[in-house]
Amino acid sequence: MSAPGPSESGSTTRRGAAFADIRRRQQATRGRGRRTRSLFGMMRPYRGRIAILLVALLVATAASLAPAPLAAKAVDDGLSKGNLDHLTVLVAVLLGVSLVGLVATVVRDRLVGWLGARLLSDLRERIFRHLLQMPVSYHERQRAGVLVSRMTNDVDALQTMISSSLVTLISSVLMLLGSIVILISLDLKLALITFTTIPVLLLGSLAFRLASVDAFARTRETIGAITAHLQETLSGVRVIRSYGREQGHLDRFHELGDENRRANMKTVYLNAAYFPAVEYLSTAAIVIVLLVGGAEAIDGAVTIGVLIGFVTALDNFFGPITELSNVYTTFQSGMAALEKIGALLDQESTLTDPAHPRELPDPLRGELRFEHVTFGYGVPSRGGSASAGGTGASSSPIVLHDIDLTIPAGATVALVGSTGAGKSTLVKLAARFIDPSEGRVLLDGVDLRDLRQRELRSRMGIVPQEGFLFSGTVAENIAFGRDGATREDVERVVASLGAGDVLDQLPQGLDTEVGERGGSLSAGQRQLVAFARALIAGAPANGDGRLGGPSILLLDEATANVDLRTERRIEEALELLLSDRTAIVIAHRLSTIRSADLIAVVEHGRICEAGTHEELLVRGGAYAKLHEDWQRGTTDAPSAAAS
Ligand SMILES: Nc1ncnc2c1ncn2[C@@H]1O[C@H](COP(=O)(O)OP(=O)(O)OP(=O)(O)O)[C@@H](O)[C@H]1O
Repeated sequence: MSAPGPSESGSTTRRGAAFADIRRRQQATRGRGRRTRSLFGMMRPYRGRIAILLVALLVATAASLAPAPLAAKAVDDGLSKGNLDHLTVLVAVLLGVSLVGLVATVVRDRLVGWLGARLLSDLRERIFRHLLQMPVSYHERQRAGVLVSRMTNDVDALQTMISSSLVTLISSVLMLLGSIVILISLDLKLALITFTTIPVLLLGSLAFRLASVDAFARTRETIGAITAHLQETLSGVRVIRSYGREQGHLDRFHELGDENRRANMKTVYLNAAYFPAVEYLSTAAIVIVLLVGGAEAIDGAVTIGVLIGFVTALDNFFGPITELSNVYTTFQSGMAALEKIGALLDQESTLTDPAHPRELPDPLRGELRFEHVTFGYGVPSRGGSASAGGTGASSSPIVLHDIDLTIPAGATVALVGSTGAGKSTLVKLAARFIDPSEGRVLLDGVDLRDLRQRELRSRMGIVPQEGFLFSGTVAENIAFGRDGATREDVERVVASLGAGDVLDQLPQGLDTEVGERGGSLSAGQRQLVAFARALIAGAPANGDGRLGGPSILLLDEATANVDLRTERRIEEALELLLSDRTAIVIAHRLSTIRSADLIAVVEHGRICEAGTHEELLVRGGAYAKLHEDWQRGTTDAPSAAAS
């Protein structure tokens, strides 16, 4: 046996690749059964209405099928025999049937519209709830615009599919089956001639389906990319302007638009080839039936009535086929959207509450302990749960190595160290935004993983460096810190922070609108609002003069430059915020660092030194070196050091 020549083996490989591609496309359409079932699962609460809808659909379809056999009867029994009574009765029946059909169609369309709108709002809510319960690390990785696109573009495509395509699909299939029965009962020979088109139609639609599946999926993806780019551009418009990068963003938008257009055009070309072909086939079949049927009618083998009825019924046979092809486009888009939404909902949270959560000790002392904690983004945590976040692509994914650190109840630990050392990661672990890959984080001796996340966080005040404010008033943003916080609570917290005079200067005081992301407040004002929001979290202040607030405070000090007076306010507010509670501060102010009960120097994911300011200076190690740099102003760590 001779070995295949290069061109022969090349064509075999190409053929193999082509078959593999067809298999892949077929599989791409296959997983849809599960998705469709989950969509039907969502319809379960509306069973009653769906049952009425199905009855209306059946009645409307039957009413559309009735004219063909009735016309055959009217011609053969009424017209041909000159029986006017018979003809009148048949015409009256026809009128009655079409009236019933009209009512059924109105009911059908109303119910399907109602169901589409209801299902889609349910689905939007489900996606929203899902996104809210996904861990913070998930949102750090995801592009918000793509998620927005799932909620808008994809949900819209699905709505179109449900409210128009699904009904057309069901009624067309019913119509097709009904007309097959009618055609056979009218004339078997003509019916068989008509059915020879079925294999051709089936093969054509299979080819269309395989050819278009990628294009439809690509359209959904590119729409997502466009929304993501738009969202990112709008969020970063200041940076774009500052660096004059408008053209770059415009070019990228153009590129993405082109990709979307190309994917779209592919579906357009396929549609343009497929639909006229179906039309042509139906016309050809009618012509053949007329030819054969006409010859039979001339020979007297069939009656004129049967021939007229048959040609009318042919319309009911090919009409649904054309309609099915027409809805195929929206159906494909809808299914591609369902696929994307399903994949989003399938992603499970890696941070779940335990089946049997433990209660926090009451009263909570607030001792936080890191016990042999090792962590890497993308490294599975204890118990084999999926990645704790991150890409995991790094060659050295371990970010924290065997951390042992105890923060006694009520103490403040200041974390210092160079950028990327792992300080924020430590804070994320304390809030259980991520789980350790090895080791434990304990609060009053209880592993954080044994607690309900909601209960844990209700005891915490968390102040990120860029405290995100929501559009609304200053007071509303502060009250956000605790469910049920009243106006009095807000005012008390602002007064106890000593922030009253700074916030009162705002045009409407606490009722000033902060704008999107707090854009109409200054950086210092935003910080004070973020402090007040953290202080209002946890227990409300009680009447004996003790300040309420969270038992644990996690704070990433902002480095924004503010005027001296606001800076003093912030320092005083901080002092108050930190007193009497356990706190981890990623410290940038020398004043905070100096007054901390414990300073931990983090370098390359390890705590290389820990002690008080004085102890560490005397030791003359890493901290002393950092301090020297700060004094000389060669590093930017405590920006307020100079002031
Ligand atoms: N979501 C993430 N996915 C993957 N890697 C991450 C993620 N967040 C942080 N890292 C990496 O983990 C390491 C520690 O980051 P971390 O944010 O804890 O440092 P940091 O000490 O707080 O730095 P900075 O002072 O600059 O805020 C860095 O190398 C960083 O690139």
